[in-house]
Amino acid sequence: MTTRHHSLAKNKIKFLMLEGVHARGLDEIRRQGYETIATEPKAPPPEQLLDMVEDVHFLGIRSRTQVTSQLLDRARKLTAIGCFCIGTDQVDLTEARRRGIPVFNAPYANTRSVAELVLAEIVMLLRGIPARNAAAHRGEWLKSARGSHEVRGKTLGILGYGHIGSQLGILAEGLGMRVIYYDIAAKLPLGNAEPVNTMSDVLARSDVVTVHVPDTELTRNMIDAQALEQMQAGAYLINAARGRIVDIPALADALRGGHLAGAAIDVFPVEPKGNDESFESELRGMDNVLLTPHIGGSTEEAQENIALDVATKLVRYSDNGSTMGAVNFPEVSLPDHASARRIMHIHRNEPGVLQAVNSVISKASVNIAAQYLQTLPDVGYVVMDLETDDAPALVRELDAIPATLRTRFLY
Ligand SMILES: NC(=O)c1ccc[n+]([C@@H]2O[C@H](COP(=O)([O-])OP(=O)(O)OC[C@H]3O[C@@H](n4cnc5c(N)ncnc54)[C@H](O)[C@@H]3O)[C@@H](O)[C@H]2O)c1
Ligand SMILES: O=C(O)CC[C@@H](O)C(=O)O
Repeated sequence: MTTRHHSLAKNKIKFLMLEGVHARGLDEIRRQGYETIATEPKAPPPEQLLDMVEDVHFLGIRSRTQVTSQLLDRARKLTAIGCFCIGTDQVDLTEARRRGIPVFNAPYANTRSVAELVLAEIVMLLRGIPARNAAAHRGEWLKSARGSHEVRGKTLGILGYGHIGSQLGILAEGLGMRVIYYDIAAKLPLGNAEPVNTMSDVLARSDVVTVHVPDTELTRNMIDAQALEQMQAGAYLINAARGRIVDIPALADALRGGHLAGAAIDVFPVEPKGNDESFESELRGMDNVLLTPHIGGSTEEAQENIALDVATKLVRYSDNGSTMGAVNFPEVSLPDHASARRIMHIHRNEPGVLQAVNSVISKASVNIAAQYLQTLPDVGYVVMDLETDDAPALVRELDAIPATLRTRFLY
């Protein structure tokens, strides 16, 4: 892999922001002195994107743009990626790290929006609103209490008790629901939520099961035919996490067969790339299913907060080198570098590499005002504040170290 340094004037640093990143993020980047910001309202087709990223330094995406190793190979100047959302499964995080590219996201900025939507869906499903609404649009009048229930006293089963799951649990308790959850990690139960030992316990005990896990190898098709069978007859399923977690044909069968009373699905294994593409799903046309176009986190409040959060992280990495909040990278929190030159060296974490870095500095008789280091098993990140007038010469020597992935310096 070739190495390069990115010690560029701000007006030469290029941002490409896709999928309609909120204007607040673009304003923030401009406010910090960056001028070259290209924007796209949607995720470009993969082939087109390969050409678009060639000279881009900072890439901003949401959930639809796939950042593959092929794209990373083409994006030879790419310095960091901002996911303007929570999920980062659309990015090959390991390949990005191996190329020295940190990936940032907004881990909490739309949590509340998702929790509020799911709470509303629980009420809607238990009252049979999706079917009654569809019937009324067809001119039918389904005035009946049959199959309609209060949520008070019902059991909500949460799979994945992270930021969204735990926030939702508190809101649901406010409506009088009993909350149980299953998580692979030990989590502090909030309110009266009860942790249970297995996913099967949640499936068997809940009136409503809601999924809030990330998309991982473990969670793909986690809700399959077998899991659906374990749910109580007449229960409801909600998925506002990721589309590949629920086996949609199996869910359609469970709904058609009447085992489940209804579902609310916000995310799908294949989603349209933009609002002008048609949405295909086996669930279309089912009156007892609430279908929403991946809008769990799509509120004005959330999009603005996300944009500011991720834009700030990208700018901070560019201006200061801080990787705090990176999801795939050694995290280094850095103070401002007042008078010294700051050199940032990203390397494969191999024996002897730090010694080689320090030897470059000591041979040049440069005083190190401060040094910061964090490593992951495969990649290390060292930041040095140096009292030197010739940072470019040092960068050239650091680039020559075989384990170097990339080096940049700041004035
Ligand atoms: N629909 C939307 O618009 C929308 C918006 C925001 C987030 N999301 C998605 O919601 C999901 C959850 O977000 P979050 O912020 O709560 O994430 P989080 O990381 O805070 O919580 C996820 C939880 O799932 C647990 N988990 C992981 N694998 C598990 C497994 N196999 N079984 C049980 N638990 C498991 C983790 O330990 C963690 O506690 C993510 O997939 C995210 O992409 C969707
Ligand atoms: O805005 C999006 O595209 C995705 C939102 C949501 O799924 C997330 O992961 O934050």
